[in-house]
Amino acid sequence: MFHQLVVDTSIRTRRVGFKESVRRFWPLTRGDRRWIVIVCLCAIVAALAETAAILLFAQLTDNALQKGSVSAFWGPAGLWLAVAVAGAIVGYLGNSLAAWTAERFVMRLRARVFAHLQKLPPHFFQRNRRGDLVERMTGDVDAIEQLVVTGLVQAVSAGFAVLFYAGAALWLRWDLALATFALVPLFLIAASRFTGRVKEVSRRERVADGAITSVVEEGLVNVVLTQAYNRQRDEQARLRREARRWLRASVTSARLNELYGQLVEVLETICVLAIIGLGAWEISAGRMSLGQLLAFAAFIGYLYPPIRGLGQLGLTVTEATAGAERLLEILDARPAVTDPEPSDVVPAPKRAVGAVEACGVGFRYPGNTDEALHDFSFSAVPGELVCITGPSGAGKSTLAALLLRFYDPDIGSVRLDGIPLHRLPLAQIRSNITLLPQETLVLHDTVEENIACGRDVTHDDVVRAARAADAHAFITDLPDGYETVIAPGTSRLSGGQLQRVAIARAMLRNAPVLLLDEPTTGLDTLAAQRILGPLRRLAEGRTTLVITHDLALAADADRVLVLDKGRLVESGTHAQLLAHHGLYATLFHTRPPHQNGTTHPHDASPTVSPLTDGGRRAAG
Ligand SMILES: Nc1ncnc2c1ncn2[C@@H]1O[C@H](COP(=O)(O)OP(=O)(O)OP(=O)(O)O)[C@@H](O)[C@H]1O
Repeated sequence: MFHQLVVDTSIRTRRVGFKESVRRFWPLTRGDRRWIVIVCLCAIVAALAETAAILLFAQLTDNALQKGSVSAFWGPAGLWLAVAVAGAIVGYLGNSLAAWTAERFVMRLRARVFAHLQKLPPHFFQRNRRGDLVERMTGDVDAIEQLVVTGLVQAVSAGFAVLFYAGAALWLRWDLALATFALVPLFLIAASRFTGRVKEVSRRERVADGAITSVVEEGLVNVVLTQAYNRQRDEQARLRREARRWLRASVTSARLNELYGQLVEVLETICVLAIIGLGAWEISAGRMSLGQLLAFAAFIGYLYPPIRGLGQLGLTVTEATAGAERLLEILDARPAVTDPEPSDVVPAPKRAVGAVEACGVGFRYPGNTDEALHDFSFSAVPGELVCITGPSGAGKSTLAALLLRFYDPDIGSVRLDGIPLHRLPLAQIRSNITLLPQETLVLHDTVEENIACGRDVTHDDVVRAARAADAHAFITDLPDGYETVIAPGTSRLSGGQLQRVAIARAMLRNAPVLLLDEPTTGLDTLAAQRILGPLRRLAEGRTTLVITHDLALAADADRVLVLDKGRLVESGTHAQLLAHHGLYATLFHTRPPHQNGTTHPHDASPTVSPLTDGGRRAAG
């Protein structure tokens, strides 16, 4: 059903600046802001402790070391130790709290993006590679954390460290300090020179990361096909191509960071040499003590790491905004449908009766010029089985998507019990319609949980449903019976068995409307036959819509709707449509022989149809 790969523009890409990134993600720190403030305070106290330690060191040099006085040692030494211990405790608490806050932010951001992804319409996932989306959910989410929480804490910490060390250096010798500060702009120029380049490279690196995850993910999903078609080399070449792109970006990024680091070190050396030169001159002129010079040199030395840190932070932030761009692209993708405003909701019983109706529906997919459905109307009531058929691309799956309200029609309306779907809560619509897709949804869990699917039911309920779906026997043959764990892509169960698990799940769900999407496709004749009985029981008393190319199923329907190019071209019973000699008759006579258990086109008639069950018609 929702399987077409639509070649179209992928997620909207737009450049996002630093301010916008922070503005969009800062609200996610709500609830943790007081912790962020405490972390910043800890960082400030740690910088203060460092400043006090250096001043105490100067005092020790001048009073204890130079004068050789042991009595002058104890006071400042004790104080220094106390300051160091206090600094260590505050540093430990602050850093631990920072890690906790940062991880909570990551958790919250990931949950938010994931929740948003789950609201997006099917075409979004057809147009974007899964691997790339996974990369955004992991790598890019981490990058944003660097921007918002860690970045902020580092900026505050480095900012205050610079302030304290510079203040202390000025206090010791303002003239020397100013002479050294004159070199600071060199650091800023170096940082700004690198920023633009780093952003571009980071953007390329993140895109390449996404592409690699996509190739690996697709390779794993299609591994059987790859082996069957001997495509291993092609797949490896695909990975190599993406990996090369990543390598280039990644090496360039590392090279730029390294170049920046080395440049800053040379600048630092220039500054230190300048201080030693000036200091030697000052000491020889008797204007400065050795303790003062050492403390001064220490302050200037301590000043560089935070200044360098601020520059580096600029680069980190730049890299992070590339990640922010990619996450905002997801967050800005709008869901095709949303829940109605409470005032627009039409009150209706939780469980609908099940009458389904489409009135003059017209619909075109976002970005498409052609209508997928045009002026389409039909209705079905409980107990009725309506088969929807037609050539490929006729609009059958689109109708299913509209019934489940993945999209709203552009014109006309789709109704459940006479209420337009856009006036019912989404959860209510979907709890009243059971979709049985071609590929069974498998949860990585026990068979029992796969049938219960989160519903509050007893083991007996599950067994009853499994029996009705003809699944009990093969489930009890599994090594751990109902407790056997199965996973998506499992080979423990065949396609037909999985379909029966899905039917058992649908039995428990007990929704009044049943939407079957090609229920027999992919199954061999025998497997297809085996699910017909359970399907028949499932359809009993419900409004059943079957989307199918398998006209053996159509033969059994109360009514067949034939779609072509988005229009309803024929409607009637199998016999009426055959007699009409229109599109249905052509499709019927040109279908492959032996299709899903029917022997010859002309053998099929309403009396030998596979889904026919007198009891089921009682309500129809
Ligand atoms: N996500 C999408 N984005 C854009 N166009 C789409 C999308 N899905 C389907 N279409 C287009 O809408 C039209 C109807 O498609 P639909 O999938 O409903 O046909 P179908 O009858 O179910 O086909 P099939 O039997 O092959 O599954 C087609 O022209 C198709 O290309």
